[in-house]
Amino acid sequence: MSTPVVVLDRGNNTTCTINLHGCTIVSWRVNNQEQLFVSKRSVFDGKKPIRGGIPFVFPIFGGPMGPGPMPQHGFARIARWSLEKGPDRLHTGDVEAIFSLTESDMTRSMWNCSFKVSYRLILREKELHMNVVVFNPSKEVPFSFNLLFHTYFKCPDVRRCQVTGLAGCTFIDKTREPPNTYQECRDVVTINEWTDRIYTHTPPEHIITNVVSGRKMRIQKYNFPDTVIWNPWDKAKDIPDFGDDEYPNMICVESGTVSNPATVMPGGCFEASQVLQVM
Ligand SMILES: O=P(O)(O)OC[C@H]1O[C@@H](O)[C@H](O)[C@@H](O)[C@@H]1O
Repeated sequence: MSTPVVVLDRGNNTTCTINLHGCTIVSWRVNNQEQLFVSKRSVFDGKKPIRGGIPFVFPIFGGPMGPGPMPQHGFARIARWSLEKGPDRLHTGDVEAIFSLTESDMTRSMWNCSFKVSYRLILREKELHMNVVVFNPSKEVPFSFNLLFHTYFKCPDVRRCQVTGLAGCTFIDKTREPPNTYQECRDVVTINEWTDRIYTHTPPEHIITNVVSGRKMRIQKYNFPDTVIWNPWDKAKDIPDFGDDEYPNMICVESGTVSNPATVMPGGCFEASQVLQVM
């Protein structure tokens, strides 16, 4: 069963398509150029996470903590979200939509918390603005969570991409067994092998070179302390919904709060944003 999509259309072949399954951004086109990678093997069955685009990771990042049915990277990317508002055209010509996810029997069976996530997207001429608010409606109980925009950028050859803004940052290398912590000594990060790293306390801006059409992509983030860099390389063959030969065409640079969970007090909220800009 395929789930409905919402399309933000700014004109001039600039669009953003959101699948309500996981509120996954499955396409972002700027002047008809697709900016996001979605695997040709991705399954759209309304059950599995969509492989590519921008899945919404919440309330855990990585494997489940302790026993229970919580899946890898949490339930938000496999939950059915609601369209709360829009798409509306703003006076600037930009297009806005707001999506939401609140607790349900399904989420409570995995995470016994009352919550509301509000996810606002604004499509600009060359930018995609993503703003998230996590609200805790409880009168007594705080909760903690991870949240991450698992962004798959499309690129002609990942070996030619450079990622700025990581020099000097501490990272957890998840390809090591057990995962180990190092410091990045390169000015720019390049990818030539299986890469799975959580860079912590990263600066608010990264630039990725040589994405679609040889252009650069600017990532700006607010209140997201971490940046995950992931490319499965030859491990792609172990991922059923990822083509064996597709890894050169994607780079995941993911803004989030993952190394330390964020906590929201009763009646309080957490807010964070990411802005993607084609340069
Ligand atoms: O296959 P999934 O669940 O979508 O995860 C993909 C990757 O997501 C990355 O963010 C993680 O750091 C990796 O460890 C993980 O393999």
